[in-house]
Amino acid sequence: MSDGHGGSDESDVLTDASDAGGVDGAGGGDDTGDGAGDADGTGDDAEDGTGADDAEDAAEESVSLETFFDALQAEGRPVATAQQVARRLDVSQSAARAALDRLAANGDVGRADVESDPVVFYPERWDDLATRERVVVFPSRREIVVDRPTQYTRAQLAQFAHLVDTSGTESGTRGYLYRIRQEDVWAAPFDDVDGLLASLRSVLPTRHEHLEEWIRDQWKRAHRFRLYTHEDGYVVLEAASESLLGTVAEDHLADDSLRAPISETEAWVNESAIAAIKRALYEAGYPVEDDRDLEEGEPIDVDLTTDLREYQEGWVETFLEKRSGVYVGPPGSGKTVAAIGTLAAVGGETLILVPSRELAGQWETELLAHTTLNAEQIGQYHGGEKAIRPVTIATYQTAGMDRHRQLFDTREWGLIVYDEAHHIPSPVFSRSADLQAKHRLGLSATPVRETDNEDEIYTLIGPPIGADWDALFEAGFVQEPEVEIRYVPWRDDDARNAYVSADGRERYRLAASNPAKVAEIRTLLAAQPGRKALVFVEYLDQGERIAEELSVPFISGETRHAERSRLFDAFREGDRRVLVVSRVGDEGIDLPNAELAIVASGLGGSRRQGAQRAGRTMRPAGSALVYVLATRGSAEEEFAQRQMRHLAQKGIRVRETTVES
Ligand SMILES: Nc1ncnc2c1ncn2[C@@H]1O[C@H](COP(=O)(O)OP(=O)(O)OP(=O)(O)O)[C@@H](O)[C@H]1O
Repeated sequence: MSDGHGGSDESDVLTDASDAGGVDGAGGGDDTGDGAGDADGTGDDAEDGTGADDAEDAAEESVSLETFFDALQAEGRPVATAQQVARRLDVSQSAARAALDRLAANGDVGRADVESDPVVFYPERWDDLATRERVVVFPSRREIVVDRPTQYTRAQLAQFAHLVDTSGTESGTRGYLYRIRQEDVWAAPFDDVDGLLASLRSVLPTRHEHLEEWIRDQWKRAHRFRLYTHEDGYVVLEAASESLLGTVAEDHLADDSLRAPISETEAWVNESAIAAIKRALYEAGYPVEDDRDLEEGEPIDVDLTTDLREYQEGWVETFLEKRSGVYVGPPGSGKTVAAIGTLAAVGGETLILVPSRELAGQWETELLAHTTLNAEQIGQYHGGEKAIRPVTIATYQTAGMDRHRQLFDTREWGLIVYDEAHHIPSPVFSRSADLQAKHRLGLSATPVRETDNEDEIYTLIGPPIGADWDALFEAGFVQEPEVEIRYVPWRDDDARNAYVSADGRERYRLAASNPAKVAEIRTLLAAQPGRKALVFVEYLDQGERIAEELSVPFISGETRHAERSRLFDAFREGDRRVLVVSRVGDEGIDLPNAELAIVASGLGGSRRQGAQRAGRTMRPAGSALVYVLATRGSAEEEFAQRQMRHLAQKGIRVRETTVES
């Protein structure tokens, strides 16, 4: 990720400044304190000329159970004296005392007379406080922690902040940690920075000048360079000032990027360098606005026959506005259908790139199911079949080969769709650089990678759209899976000793294929009779052994295409309940009815893999359960936790259980 990259010098200065100002995030309580004085309607007319008694009455009335909670929250303590409440709510002490006595008489508030100290008050029902939203800001870290955020708050935050983590506790409270990164500000969907700041202020308890200043600065950065199509047809790079074009462009762009200046702030661009220019300026901290006229492609006659869901409509709208982007949603969240909706909205010839032949087939089926397109308008282009039609579905593998360059050139594609965008092989990436003049849509369930290709995806394809997974779970379209890490002991001392004395990859393999996992898989399957289950493995021999012990098929990269399809079909139809699957099953193959996933090994892999596996069961139908088996006392424990953290960051709750020997 690009948190600290390139040209963030100015923001660093700001960070230091706010640190020096003593607003350090470490003392969280301090930050909250500021916010709570603003309890509504308190004590406003105390000095009105209508008589002291009236004023006193009004002040007294303004102290309600609700505002008492505000005062406690502001104090950061479970009890408060009348004096503290009075100060927080800006009323006289006698009014506060009278109101609290009244609340105590109603039974809403309890009181304790502490010897030689003033009376303290506390709420009788803490639950009421526990269900309230609480927002804490750490301005210097640009972090916002929200307890029990409302739907409104989450929707606002999702527009300009990144959900880093959610933590569940036994009592069911949930803290959401958001961070505002530069790229979040750059990609925020507002017409101007004031819109963004209004949204920010609507969720934060108080104004944070440094934070706002930093956001303004980032916003400015994102609006300093612009590419547009000149009326004579060539592309122009425009900078906000002469010196910017001079210094930033000169320092960061390759010599042949700009052909010639056409004014003090504009230069004629070498079209073959456009992708490189965008990437270089992004890395320098100046994302480029791309206002070029995009090729629409030959128009196609297509209508949607399925109604998009509201959030899908939102994705498509954002896409059309930005003309490029990546739909980021968990498996089953309707990215494919939203992409088909986008295709219909763009209405131009479309090239869809997918990682496997199976997916090409599924795309064709989905296109036929959700649009008025007929089979003659859709072509598949891969090892098995090579038809270029108005809507063409090709595999990355074929599209990446030099001898298939014609695929990109024979038609005026108006839209290019990259399915499983985190999977794009580099030859296709470099070819995509030549395709900058099209609408580009990526789809990804898991944009996080161990390598930092995320930037590459977002600069070459477009900004993420729809990354607020939690809201999706809440809307009920995707089921939040239960994820459980089960720590399985070694079968016996011999197995443990073999692990301890091995090293490197062998050690990792021993932990992964701990034979005790087989018994655990059996137990889990037996506990969920009738549920369709996929068991994922890393090693072929382990897969074979588990399959043999359970008397079920094992599907790996070595399984022939036809056989694989046959088994998957049987699984879909419900004729098979359990399949053991090696890595091939991770992506690109649709297993719609999996209700239970058991990850037996593969924990050394990337976070992306963890999310894909867990994601396999995040389907709208059936209940969703994911078990991750990790060998106790091995490096797998840590791997499991790391992978699952990724899920936790997406708002998914993870449980841990230790299996007894
Ligand atoms: N607007 C809609 N109306 C009705 N059904 C929908 C709609 N959107 C999606 N679905 C259905 O929900 C399921 C999942 O949708 P889709 O395949 O688009 O998800 P996805 O995010 O692309 O999943 P994956 O990442 O696994 O490919 C499909 O069965 C699809 O037909």
